[in-house]
Parts: sequence; structure tokens; C-alpha cells
Amino acid sequence: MLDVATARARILENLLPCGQETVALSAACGRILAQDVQARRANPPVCVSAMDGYAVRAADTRPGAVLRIIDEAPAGRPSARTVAAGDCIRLFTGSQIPAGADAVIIQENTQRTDQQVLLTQAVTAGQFVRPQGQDFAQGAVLLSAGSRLGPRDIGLAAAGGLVWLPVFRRPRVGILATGDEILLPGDTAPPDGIFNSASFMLAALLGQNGADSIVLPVARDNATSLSSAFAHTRDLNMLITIGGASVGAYDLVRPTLEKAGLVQNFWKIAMRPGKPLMSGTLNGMPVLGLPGNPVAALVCSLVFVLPALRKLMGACVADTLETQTALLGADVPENDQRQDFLRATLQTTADGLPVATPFEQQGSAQLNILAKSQALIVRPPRAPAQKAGTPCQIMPLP
Ligand SMILES: Nc1nc2c(c(=O)[nH]1)N[C@H]1C(S)=C(S)[C@@H](COP(=O)(O)OP(=O)(O)OC[C@H]3O[C@@H](n4cnc5c(N)ncnc54)[C@H](O)[C@@H]3O)O[C@H]1N2
Ligand code: MOO
Repeated sequence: MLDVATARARILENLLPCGQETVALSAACGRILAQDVQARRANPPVCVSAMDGYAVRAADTRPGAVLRIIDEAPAGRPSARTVAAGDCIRLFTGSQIPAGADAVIIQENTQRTDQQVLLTQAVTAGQFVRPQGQDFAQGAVLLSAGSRLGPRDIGLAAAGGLVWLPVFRRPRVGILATGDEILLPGDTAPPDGIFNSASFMLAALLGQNGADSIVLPVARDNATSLSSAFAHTRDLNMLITIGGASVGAYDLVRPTLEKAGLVQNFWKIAMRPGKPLMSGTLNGMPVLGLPGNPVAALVCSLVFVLPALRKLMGACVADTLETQTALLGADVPENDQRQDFLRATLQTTADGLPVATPFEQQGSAQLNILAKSQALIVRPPRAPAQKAGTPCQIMPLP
């Protein structure tokens, strides 16, 4: 059986971003930038005042100096006058600094009498002046291709005068649950039916991570139903199947996909939960066949589907699984040949160290325990028995 790291690398190696589109600033948060973005103008575009006060020539200022107020220039209404020796212009935070002036004296350090102002202090050249381009110059690269746009990036792009941003398309990911026993939540018959938890869990996870996730109608455990479902996947960027991946007589997903033209990349990996994972391409579209046990489907989604999605979105993906160090909160036994992903709670010691305590029950159908877990403890194949307090690797759960 393939190890987890090799399986991950083989899934990621041939994936390409889904193409580009432009979106308005207001729709760009969370998207991945497809090209570098340059400022259309400098910020600030001209020298502006950082305070409410008077534009002056620093050389004219000293305690007791009296200056003539020759104009008033609110923000957005620059003065056409030039500040000559002995002059000043009334201005406000954000006002353009008028010609001739090189500093701003704040109004608290002045006493105004009609058209004159008495200074109580001197100021130095440049005081309270925001120079043109202080934040960024015209043409400066504000945002780099491949970055995920957050609220602060949107603010920066807006400050640079951008209206539209080039982003990678949101990958369309189809989620196809399979199984004769699978019901929509809310259905009542048959009484032994299993509610489709996995599709809704994965749709939420993928939607939260930038995909357009499409929950497809459940396919039944027969070749006719499965082939008809596969026929409707042509416009997807990735297909995720759930269930029917193992070795039972009704596990028909892989054989039916093969009849439809699947080129198999691999099937079965040394992972718990997640052993029957399958990877391949159907007419060029990446396909991941996840195990039906919903906890296995979720763990495989975190380890394989999310990195694949990031690659389809044009984002950077680390070469290896990203884990953090914690201390074991309980003894764990020797591991077998499968890399283990144990559901665990997280606490913090008085020294601020994270402690991960695995649940006693680790069933791959136990969604209640999954929902109460905060992390997965990642144990390599053949890890020896370890005592509580030993360092371990964890993946925090979203
Ligand atoms: N003889 C063997 N049996 C099994 C093996 C094996 O190696 N030899 N592997 C086991 C492992 S590991 C897993 S994981 C499961 C995976 O099986 P399948 O992918 O074929 O999944 P199903 O049999 O279709 O379903 C398993 C289980 O999950 C429930 N299920 C399925 N889909 C959903 C869904 N969308 N939402 C909620 N629950 C779902 C289904 O009812 C079953 O109970 O195989 C082991 N067997
Ligand atoms: O490894 Mo299977 O994937 O849950 O039990």
C-alpha cells in the first residue's frame, strides 16, 4: 500500500489552476490573485496634511510669530494660492499642502484673531506633512500573484485605484455520495437508511475553502446509476466520490469509473482512517474516491482534497503535510503499518504547551466524536508505544 506522503504528492503533481477571471473588488475577498497588481496612482497622490491646522513655511515659525491667513483649503478643495514669507493657509486633515508651504502647525499651538494667527511654537520642515507616495508609489506592486485576498488586501487594492482584480476561477467540485442505504437528511424511509452526512460535511468544508461545491444526487450501488451519475460530471474541475470504494460486492465506484474511461493513479493507501482512497482522472478531470465512512471521508478531505483544491485555485501548497507539535495527553499503543490520524481534544498546560488527548473510541463512522475533537494526532507507520507527555504531531481541525 502507498504511504500517505507519496499518495499526496501523486494527487498534486499534475493539477493545474482552473483559469482566470476578473472580479469586482467587492467580490474578491477570499479569492486567489492570478496576476501581480500595481497601484494606478500613488498614496497619497499629493502631499497632504496629517492634522487640522495651518500650512506654513517652517522658517517663519517661532513662538510669538504672527502669520497672515491668505486662504482656507478643506480636504478635496486645494488652494490655488502660494504661501509666501509671513503667510499661512488654513487647512485640515487630508488637505493638500499648498505651494510654498513645507510644514503644518496644529491649531492647538496657535491663537487665531480674524485673518491672522499667532504661533505659540516653532515647527520643523516636514512636520505633519504626509509626503506624496509615502504609503506607495504609482506602479508599485501592491499584491502578488498567488496570494489569497483578505480584507486588508482589498483595502490596499482600493487605495491603489483598482476596480477589478484578476483572480483564479473558483474550482467546481462535484460531491457524489453512493450507496443504496443513503438518504437525504429528513427522509424517513427506509427505516434502516443512513442519512447522507458526508456530502454535506464536505460541501461545507470545500465551500469554506474557496470551492463551488455541488452536491450531486446520490448514486445507487449499481453500474447503471453510477454511470449515469458520471455522465453528468463533464463540467466539473474535480469529482469527489464517497463510498463504494472498498472491496465488497457492491463497491462498484472504481470498476464503473474504469468503464467510463478512468485512468487510475492509485487505489488503497497505508492510512487510518482512509485506507480505500482512490485517485485517478476521468477525461482529464481529477477524481478522488473517498471511503464511505464519514470520518474517513473528512480526514481524507483534509489531507488530500483541500491541498488539491488549493492547487486548482492557483494557491501555493506546501510539499508536505503541515503539522504542529503537541504533547500526548494519554498513553498510545504501538502503531501498525498505517499512518494514523487519531481524533483528539486539545488543552493547554500552565506553560502554554498544547496537549492532545486521543478519544478512546476511534470508529471511522463516529461523527459525534469527530465533532467534539479539536485536532488529529498524526502517528507515523510503526510508531512505538508512547507515554503521555511525549511530543507528537497534530493537525488542528477546522
Ligand atoms: N473486507 C474488507 N472490508 C472493508 C475494508 C477492507 O479493507 N476489507 N475496508 C474498510 C474500510 S477501512 C473502510 S473506510 C470502509 C470503506 O468502505 P466503502 O468506501 O466501500 O464505503 P461503503 O461501504 O459504501 O460505506 C461505508 C460506511 O459508510 C456509510 N456511508 C457511506 N456513504 C455515506 C454518506 N454519504 N454519509 C454517511 N455515511 C455514509 C455506509 O452506510 C457504511 O456504513 O470499508 C471497510 N470495509
Ligand atoms: O480506514 Mo477506514 O477508512 O475508516 O476505517
